[in-house]
Amino acid sequence: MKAVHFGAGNIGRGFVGLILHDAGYELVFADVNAELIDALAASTSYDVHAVGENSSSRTVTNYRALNSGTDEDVVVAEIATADIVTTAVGPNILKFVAPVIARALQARDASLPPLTVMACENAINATDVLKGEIEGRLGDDSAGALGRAVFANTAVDRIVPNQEPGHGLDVTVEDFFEWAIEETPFEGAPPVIPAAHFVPDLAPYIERKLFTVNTGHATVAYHGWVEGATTLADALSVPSVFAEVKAVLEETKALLVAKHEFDPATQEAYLEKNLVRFANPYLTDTPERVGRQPLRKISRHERFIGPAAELAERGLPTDALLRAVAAALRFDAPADPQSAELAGLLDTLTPEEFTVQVTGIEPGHPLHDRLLATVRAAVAFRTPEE
Ligand SMILES: NC(=O)c1ccc[n+]([C@@H]2O[C@H](COP(=O)([O-])OP(=O)(O)OC[C@H]3O[C@@H](n4cnc5c(N)ncnc54)[C@H](O)[C@@H]3O)[C@@H](O)[C@H]2O)c1
Ligand SMILES: O=P(O)(O)OC[C@@H](O)[C@@H](O)[C@H](O)[C@H](O)CO
Repeated sequence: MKAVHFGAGNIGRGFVGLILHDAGYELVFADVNAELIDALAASTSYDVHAVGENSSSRTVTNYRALNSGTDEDVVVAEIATADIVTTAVGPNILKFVAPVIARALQARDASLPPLTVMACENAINATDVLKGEIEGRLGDDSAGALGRAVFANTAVDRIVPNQEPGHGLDVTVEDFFEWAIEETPFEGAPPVIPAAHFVPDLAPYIERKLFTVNTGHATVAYHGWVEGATTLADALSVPSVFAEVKAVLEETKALLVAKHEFDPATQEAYLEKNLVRFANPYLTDTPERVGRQPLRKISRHERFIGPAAELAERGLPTDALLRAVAAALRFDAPADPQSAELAGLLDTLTPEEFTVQVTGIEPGHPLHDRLLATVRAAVAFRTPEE
């Protein structure tokens, strides 16, 4: 069995690669980071150290590494004969890997079993997005080539911070992990991945994950950033930040319970568990990483505006989510290009334009006026009166 994985970064090596290796796949990592790919290609193993209450280490072997930027033809040939292709490159990068997968599907022998395609990104239905990009590249040839693949949406959960400089290829991750994969596309023959959890309907899983783990995580990062915290654990130790995160998670809990009929006590236990995960004393994570790409994070179907819009439509409270958005609008990490872009948009667009263009919330939506007030306050904060 062979799996090609795009994105040999934190989650690629520390989660997807590890799980596919443990499932018995020969791995081919594809990445555009030449230094990383050269290091992987020159090695025969790396270790994944899971830290927390149940620490353990695993060694990943039986992999190869290819530069998908410079060796696209070789990557295409590998995918054409693979069983699985996965991505963990970031939702905005899917459009760049899609052409490579499209070419591989055109080259794939129709007698082979279909290629399983799964985007392991933090986004609702990321695989559908990838499929749409592939379809766009295939054009008139799409029906035949798409028929050589099975596309399944997934929800992946494991906190993998940026690794310390000089850490090499080894990855330190939290001990918890969860991988939920929708099972219906496989028509009764899912791929062999014993550690994954195949579910009939992914929506409750991905929304519970994105609107609890990622909404809470980003809330710690943005309020923590405003407080000057340099680690997630430090941020969460600030009482006001902890109170904001708890309040945000109570709001998203109300949505998840109402929409997916989760048991309130079970959801409360889930959010409490996440508060513990965010403060994992064995793992050093930063507001810069967790808050990265603030424009993505405040977009229409993401971790703040997604649940806030649905809560507002149901007449339920969104105050803490809007305070988290207010904190996100103050995120100005120097190494994050979207921080500068965010500041530029706040300075050049009117608050009305910013609200519609960046968050996708139109006038007339029940969230609109309070969100607009949040944006106006952020603009006023940036331009104090003389
Ligand atoms: N780190 C986590 O805790 C975590 C957990 C769950 C999901 N995720 C999701 O996984 C994805 C990756 O996150 P990460 O933390 O591993 O980021 P990362 O930056 O560590 O890794 C991303 C990798 O993708 C590579 N890449 C960029 N463009 C590429 C291209 N065109 N082709 C091939 N490779 C390319 C980069 O060089 C990098 O090695 C994101 O969608 C993220 O939301 C991350
Ligand atoms: O990867 P992002 O930028 O969507 O979100 C940052 C973190 O919240 C995220 O990477 C978490 O660590 C991860 O989603 C945990 O499963």
